[in-house]
Amino acid sequence: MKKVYPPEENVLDRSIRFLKGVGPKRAALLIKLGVKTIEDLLFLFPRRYEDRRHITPMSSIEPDTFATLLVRVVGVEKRTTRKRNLELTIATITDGSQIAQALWFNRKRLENILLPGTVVALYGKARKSFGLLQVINPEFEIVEAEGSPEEVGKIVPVYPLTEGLNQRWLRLLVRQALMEYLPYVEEFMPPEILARNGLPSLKDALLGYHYPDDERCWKLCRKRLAFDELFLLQLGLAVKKTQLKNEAKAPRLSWHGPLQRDFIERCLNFELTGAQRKVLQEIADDVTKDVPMNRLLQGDVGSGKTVIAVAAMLASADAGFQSALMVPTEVLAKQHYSKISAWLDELNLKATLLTSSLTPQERQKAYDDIKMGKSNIVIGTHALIQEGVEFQRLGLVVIDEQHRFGVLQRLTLADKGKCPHVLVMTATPIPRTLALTVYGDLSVSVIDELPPGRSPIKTQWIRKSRLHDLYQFIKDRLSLGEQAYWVCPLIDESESLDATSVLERYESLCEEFSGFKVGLLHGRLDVAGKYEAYEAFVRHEMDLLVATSVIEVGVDVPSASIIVIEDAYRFGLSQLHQLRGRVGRGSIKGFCFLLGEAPTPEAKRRFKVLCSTNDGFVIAEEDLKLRGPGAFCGVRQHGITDFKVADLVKDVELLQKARVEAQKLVSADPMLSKNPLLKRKLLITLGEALSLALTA
Ligand SMILES: Nc1ncnc2c1ncn2[C@@H]1O[C@H](COP(=O)(O)OP(=O)(O)OP(=O)(O)O)[C@@H](O)[C@H]1O
Repeated sequence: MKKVYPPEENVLDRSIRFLKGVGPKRAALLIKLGVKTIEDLLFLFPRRYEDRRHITPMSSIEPDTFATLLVRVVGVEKRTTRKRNLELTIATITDGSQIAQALWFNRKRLENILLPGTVVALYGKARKSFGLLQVINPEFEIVEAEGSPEEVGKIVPVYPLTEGLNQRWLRLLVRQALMEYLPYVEEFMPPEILARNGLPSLKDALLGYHYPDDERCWKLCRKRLAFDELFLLQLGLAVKKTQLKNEAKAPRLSWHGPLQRDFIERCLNFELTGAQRKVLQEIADDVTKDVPMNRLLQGDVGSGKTVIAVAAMLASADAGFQSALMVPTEVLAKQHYSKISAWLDELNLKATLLTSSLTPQERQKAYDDIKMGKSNIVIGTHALIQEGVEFQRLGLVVIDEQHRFGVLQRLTLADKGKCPHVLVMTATPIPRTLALTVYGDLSVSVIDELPPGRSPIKTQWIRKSRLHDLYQFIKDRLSLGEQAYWVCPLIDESESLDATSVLERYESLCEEFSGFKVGLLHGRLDVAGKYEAYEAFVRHEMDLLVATSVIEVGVDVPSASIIVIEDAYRFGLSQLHQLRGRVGRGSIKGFCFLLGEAPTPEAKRRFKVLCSTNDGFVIAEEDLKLRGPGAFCGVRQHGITDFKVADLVKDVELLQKARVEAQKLVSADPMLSKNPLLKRKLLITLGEALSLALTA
């Protein structure tokens, strides 16, 4: 009999202990699968399905295949195998055409269930033993005279399991939950969104995703459930964005002010590219309003993002505000500092460097300058977000290489000003899908053009047997006054047996390139040592720099034309692209050599992609496909790409639809007050982060 629940109680929040057959032991096992409530169980989705729609006559069963049989039990006996002391239950079965056996190991009391004459449906793997057909450890179901059989003739879900639970029991439990509780599932999606996107109701989608009639039905149900995941996230982001727009007032910066103009016209010895001008205009449109900018600037390696950042920071200075530039490494902070402070000197402005390797006195001086408003632009690593750093008037924050900082860090830095504009720059282009998902609250600008005169970098994969040809090639180029990087994955030999260490390679290259100046740069040098090596290379006091991947981000030496990446298989695709981007940054043609074996098919694929394209966006999409969104730029930590159904690679189109719908809905109903069920669902799904935005 159906239970009746009081209306105020959310029935689906009830513990799974409310279901028949779930005691404390099984409840504890279900928790391991993330299932605590009835709702969790309804949303525990199959990891695959078994197609049992076709009942196979025994006469046409092929050995070693899975089959569904409908049979009558003739008799059952129990045996203990002598060899391994297993308890064996053997049922003799027939489908009317011939006799076969069903075998189970260590299954208690089967003989009490499989009484002679019982009709059962079996599903399992068949084999032939001495000419006799056998089905081993099949799943079975008693086919009762009245009522339809549960799983015969159906596509049957296969759920994730944990030790101590069996598939059939879990399947029956989910079925029980569907039968009893599906009526309580509330539709939270506005009907017009369902209609516009051709989506089924949530009830139908849940039922059909657990027990699809056919593939078409499954696809449709999957589409609804994936849409929900993508839509709720986009909705959350849209709500937050609207709230930011409404509440916080950011400083209005001046565009085309004297400092910015002087910088572009006097300090730069080149014309901005069309793409750079377009992006600057997009930034101008944002920062001249009092709504805080939240913009992601994507541009391939060497596309000229730094110049954009500086021009934007000068717009801040023109309006009397300070700016902060946060970068991921000290070497990069110093590099930017030396470049930017040279420009600022010309403009009579002050840049301040803030990294964790400053002496206490230096740090205090930097803090004072920042607090008193003496520094116009502060450049630093994560030291910038530490306590003690106080800005007098922070107008703009630029964060380089966003995905190395967490979203949290981004917010902390923004907190240092009243409500500064934020520009996030990334050199590893984030695939569209991921950018929309993870940074859905950011507007996106793209620099899709390289400065003129760059020819594409030529990339080649070579084996170590051809090392001497490579040496010769490099020597020829170095003799022309060019420079080269040689990158190894490890610092010393002890770290691994099969990869060449930077120290070992440095020694052999010093010998090989005795007529040239060879330098060494790795992560274990102290910051001063690292920077010294890097500076010497910039000043061309070094021809060949042997380094670990510390040079990966942002290092900018236009006369470097060759990069050799040894044991390249140890690097990820995006990282290889970043490394390759260290060359070909000026008018000299760049060469990249991927040196060594490709021990796995995946490594081979990476090399192939790199050799065939220089387009960072194509590479990033490919990287996402190869590694999945979790590994790609470590976004998993944000926990928002952990979808159960949606797939960021396959569901791009759906994501875009979900985004459009979410934005439309929020602009019509910013607090979701006309959609209380949706609001509740959103708060449950995205939790704390949104509660303030929606309750304010
Ligand atoms: N419009 C331009 N014309 C010519 N050279 C340019 C132009 N814009 C930038 N450059 C030069 O190109 C090089 C790369 O620029 P920049 O360092 O700003 O690129 P980036 O996008 O920050 O690169 P990465 O992501 O690799 O750090 C620099 O030497 C810079 O001075």
